[in-house]
This record gives sequence, structure tokens and C-alpha cells, in this order.
Amino acid sequence: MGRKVSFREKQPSGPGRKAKKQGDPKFTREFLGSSETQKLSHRQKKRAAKRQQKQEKFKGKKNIKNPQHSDESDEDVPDASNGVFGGKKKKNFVSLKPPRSDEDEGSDVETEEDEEVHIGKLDDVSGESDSDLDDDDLDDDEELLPIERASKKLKKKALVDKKLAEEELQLNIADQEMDFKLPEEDDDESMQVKTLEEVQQRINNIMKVLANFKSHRQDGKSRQDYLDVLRKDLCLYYSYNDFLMSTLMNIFPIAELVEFLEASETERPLTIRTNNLKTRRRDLATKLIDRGVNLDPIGAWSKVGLVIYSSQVPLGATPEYLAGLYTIQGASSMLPVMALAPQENERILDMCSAPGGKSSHIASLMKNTGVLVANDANSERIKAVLGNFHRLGVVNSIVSCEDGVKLPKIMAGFDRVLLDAPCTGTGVIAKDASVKASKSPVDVQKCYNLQRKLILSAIDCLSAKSSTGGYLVYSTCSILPEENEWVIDYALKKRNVKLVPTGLDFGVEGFVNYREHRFHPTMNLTRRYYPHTHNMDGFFVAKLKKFSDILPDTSGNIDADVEPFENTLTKDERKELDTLTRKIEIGGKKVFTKDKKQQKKKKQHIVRDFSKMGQKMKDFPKRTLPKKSTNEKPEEKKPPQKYPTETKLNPGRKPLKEDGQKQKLAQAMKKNQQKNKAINKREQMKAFKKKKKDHKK
Ligand SMILES: C[S@@+](CC[C@H](N)C(=O)[O-])C[C@H]1O[C@@H](n2cnc3c(N)ncnc32)[C@H](O)[C@@H]1O
Repeated sequence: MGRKVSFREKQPSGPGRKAKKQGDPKFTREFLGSSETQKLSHRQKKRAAKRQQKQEKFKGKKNIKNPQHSDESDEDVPDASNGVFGGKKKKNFVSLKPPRSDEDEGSDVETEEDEEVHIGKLDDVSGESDSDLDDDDLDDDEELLPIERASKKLKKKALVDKKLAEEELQLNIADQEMDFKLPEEDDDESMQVKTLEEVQQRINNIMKVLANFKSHRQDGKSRQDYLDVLRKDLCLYYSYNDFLMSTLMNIFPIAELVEFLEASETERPLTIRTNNLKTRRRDLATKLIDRGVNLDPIGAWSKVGLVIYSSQVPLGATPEYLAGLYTIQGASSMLPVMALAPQENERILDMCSAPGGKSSHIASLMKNTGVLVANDANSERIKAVLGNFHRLGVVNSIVSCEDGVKLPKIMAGFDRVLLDAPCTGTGVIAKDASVKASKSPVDVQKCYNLQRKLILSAIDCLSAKSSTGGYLVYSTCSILPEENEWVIDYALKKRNVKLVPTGLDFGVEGFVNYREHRFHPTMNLTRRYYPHTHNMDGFFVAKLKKFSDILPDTSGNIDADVEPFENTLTKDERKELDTLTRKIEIGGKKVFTKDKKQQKKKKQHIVRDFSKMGQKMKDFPKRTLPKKSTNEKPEEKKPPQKYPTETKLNPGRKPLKEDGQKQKLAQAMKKNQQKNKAINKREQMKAFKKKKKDHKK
């Protein structure tokens, strides 16, 4: 391919460039003098006419406002008839100003004129007419192509716009900082805002005040006043209910809270997990790239995760997906299984497994050896576990559908247990926005009551004697401490377990202190994950090791069953809660009863010392039944009585017919026995006498 070459010699077509006759020299207008009339182009004529019009208008205005300066101003206005201004824009504006007389100083007229000049400047900025361009620009522009000219004009306009916008913004900020007044809550009008921009502006203002409260506060307003308005505005702006927003405000500092709320508005990146039972990550990545998937390893912390930036095919329907080479799984969902660290040939229980994302991850780390029990209470959701196991080639598992709370009675002795507990889902608001407005204190309480029961059962399913494990991983996709640290703290008190490091090298430490609560000091070993800090769903992961089946003495645990929300509930919520908690029982005892509260008051003096807890457990006698409270008197030992006397059983009881018959029977039997004895004796005597006789003979 390519162009054909012509080797024929070309004949010169003319006299050549140098030999060409030069045209007459062209002189600039300045050089020729203003008297020289230049032929104007159509556009130039139009511009000149416009300019003329404007100047005339301006002159007219001036004559009305300040007639004594009319002549001067006439002179100052440059002659635009030839299409040329006398100087640059700025000079032009100065020249438009009439010279000040002493009389004018400080007068209204002066300010009006100033304004007029300012208006002229704005007109200029708007770039509505070509007359706004200065002389040099016009000269230059004539040499430019129309498109270049337009581009130049646009650039210039954008520059001026930017400058003006910045100035305006600065002015606004200054004004607001100075003028921001907290609306009165009783005053409906001041509380009401018309647009979302106004709400956002007020949020920003309050945040600025809170950041520098001493100097920016309004007299007579407390921090709480600002926080109350802020909470309402945040609820309005991000569509949360008041309860959840106040709970989040307890968890995060204000600036971080806004980051969390913003991050919860957008979904996290799509991630997939390689199924190591069928393929390796590198091979999978090559196959998916060939299909037009744009991907990357998820990060140094995972050997199986891939993050998907874009894809030309739906990732839930590729041949690789259907063949079970990968599964779609959020990045944070990989963390609990990594913390669990399943080993080959172990016995592992996934207590709440549906739809089986984490279960199949466990099976792949076990390399399909040992036994994996994948349990879930929901019979519909458990079908998804079966489907996923078939697709991913999991063959070492038993799928069961039981209430996790009852599992210890059915099976126990596991090396490791994963409890990915049902929760409020406050960490995955980006996936399910309904959480924002639907969750109430009662929902949270329902969740943590179930979580507490499940965690105790999960521990009971563990074998403390396991040579390889004895580990429990507890996780939720909630960020509420009530469902996380508080549940772990409860388990630490109720069972012989201790927190151990999760083995995950990133994540925020769990809370040791939260509001009025003081959790176990090792709670910092748990890990929290947030959408705004880790770009993954909100998650909580804790790892516990079981040391023995012996149950710790819980008689001194005054706050084991104390509910924090009780104080924060409204009347209606409290009623609902009361009816609800009447049905819920923990460890066979009703929670939230008045007796409980009174008991709590009585036990206030008891000091709990976590450091001595381990020692206490060592001293315990070896037994599996819970030790009875020290307040209760030990039962007196009584001699075994096969038949308790009637009086003891029921002193007022009348003798029955059967009782008489029994007595008669017993007497008859006794008589018979005595008779038999007598007969026996007589017969023995007879036999003895007979022997004697025989002997004499
Ligand atoms: C967060 S999801 C588990 C997700 C699963 N681990 C995964 O990775 O695919 C919580 C599960 O707990 C189940 N569940 C709720 N109450 C339960 C109970 N009492 N016993 C066992 N499972 C329960 C729900 O059906 C739900 O499937």
C-alpha cells in the first residue's frame, strides 16, 4: 500500500515565489491618522453602530442625572465612529467618570454614578456585544479565525466569571459567618427551609459554629441547641428518622458523621471472590478480562477478591459464574471468614448461613475436607445455600434448617463456629435505603436480644478441648454498638470465653467506652469497618476463644440484662416494648420486669473486677451446671426417703379406699409370712426329732 511515486520531472508553473510581484504596503490606522477613512467590514459596521447607540443612551442618562457635567462626559466618550476606542477597558471606565466637584462629594449622585460605572463593568463581563472587547483585542481578533475568536472570548468570559463567583462566594461566606442565627425551635417559620440547598447551607453553618464553638456561638445558645437543629436538618437532608440519626450522632463526631452519611448514599464497588475449589484468581482474571471486564485485585489483604470497575457483560450470568469459578460477594463479607481461619479436616458450624456466601468461602478454605454444617432458620433462604453449594462444588457440608438457639441440644463439639448474626443492617444503608427511616428502638432491641441468645448457643456448640480451634467469630453488618460490642460484652460475662485478635490487619478498633457503657478492656481487639473509611459495607468482626465448658459466676453481673434504650423510649414505644418483652425471655427469666430493676438497685454495691475473672474460673469445681447464686441458701441434705409420710405430703388428705385395701393386704401378707415361719419351724422340729430317733436305732 502507499502512494504511487511519480518520477516524471515537473515543469515550474510560474515565475517562483521570490520573483512574484510584491503587493502595495499596508499601513495601520494609527499610522495613517484618524482622518483616513477605512472601509469597515459588515460586522465592524454593526459593532460601531451598537457602540454609538450605547454612548448616546449613556449621554442621555448623564444629562438627566448630572446636567452640569454633560459636556465633559461628551468629550470623555471616545469617538467610536471609526470603530476604535481611545484606550483599554479600564481606562474607558475611568474616562466615563465625570470629574468630581466639591459639591458632589458624598452626594447621592456620586454613588449613583459609581453604580453606573459598575454596571458598565458587568455588561462588559457578560460579553454580550463585541464592543466590550478593547482595541488591541479587536485588532488581534481580526487576524484570528472566527472559531479562534469565539474561543478566546469564551476563555476570557470564563476567567472573569470565575473571579466574580469567587468574590461572591467569599462575600456570602463572610455574610453567613457574621449573620448566622440559630432558628428558634418554637418558631415554625424560621425552622422551615424552602430548598435542600438552604438545609445544606444551614448544616454547614452549624458545623462551622460547632467546630469553633467559643468564638462563633450565639449568645444564649448552648451546644445542645445547635445539635438539635443539626439533627433535624440532617434527618431532612438525608431522609433518616430521628432515632437512627441521634444514634449515629452518638457513634461519630459530627464531621465524620457527615462523611458516613455521604458514603452511605452511594453503593460500594462491585467485588467478586474467586472460588479456589475450582480455579485460581489469576486464571479467572484472565478469562474475565477476555470477556471485557475491567478489574483489579481487591487489595493486598485478600488473595481471592477482585474489584470490578466496569463490565460489558452482567457478572451474575457469565459462563464462569455459572460454572462456579467465582461468586459475587462484598469485600467486607470476606473478613469474618478470614478471621475464622478455617483449617482442613476440622468440624465447623456456620450458624446463620443463608444464602451461603461465607459458608462457601469456609468450604473453599477447608479444601472440601472435614465437615461443614451450614445452618439457617429460614427454610426459604436455605434453598439458596443448596443452590450455591452445587454451583461452587462444595461437597463437605451438611445443610440444616434449625433455630440456632436450639442447636447446642442437637449438635455440639465444633472446632470453629461462625455466627454472622441477623441485624438491623445499618452498615449497608447504601444497599437498602429503607433502613434509614424504618428502624426503631424496638427493632434494635429485638435484634440484640436474639443476637445474645445466638451467641451463647454458638459458644455452647464449640468444643473447648478442640486441639486446633475452639474459636467463635461473631459478625454483623450493623454499626450499632448495641448489636456488637454490647453483645460480645454479654457473652464474656456469661461464658468462659476471651477475645483474641481477629488477625485482620486493618479496621477501626471496637469501642471500649460508648455513652454510659464501659465494656471489657479487651474490646479493642474487635474490628469495625465503615463505608467512608474503608470503602466497604459497614461491618463488625470479633473473635472469641472458648477455654472451658464451666460457666462463670454471673450473680455479680448487675448490668447483664439492662437495656440502654429504656431511658430513651417514648411512652408508646415503652408500652410496645413492655408487651414485647413480656414474651421474650433470656435464660428463662423475663427481662425488663420491675423486680429486675429493684434487684439491680440492690446489687449496685457489687464491684466487678475483670482481671480476677480468669482466676475465679480456675478455682471453680469441675462441673457443667451453672453455679447457683451465693445469695441462695444451699439445700439441706436429707436422708433418702422412698415413701414420704402422708402428713408431709398433704396433711389434710383423707384416707382413700385403696389405702385401706393396701393395709389389709399388707397385714394378711404379714400373717401369712408369720404362719409360714411357724410352719417352717414346726416342720424343722419334726425333721429334727425324726433324725434323733433314727440315730438311736
Ligand atoms: C446476615 S444473614 C447471614 C448471611 C450469611 N452468613 C452469608 O454470608 O451469606 C443472617 C441470617 O440469619 C438467619 N437467622 C435469623 N434468625 C436465626 C436463628 N434464630 N437461627 C438461625 N438463623 C437465623 C436469617 O435467616 C439470615 O439468613
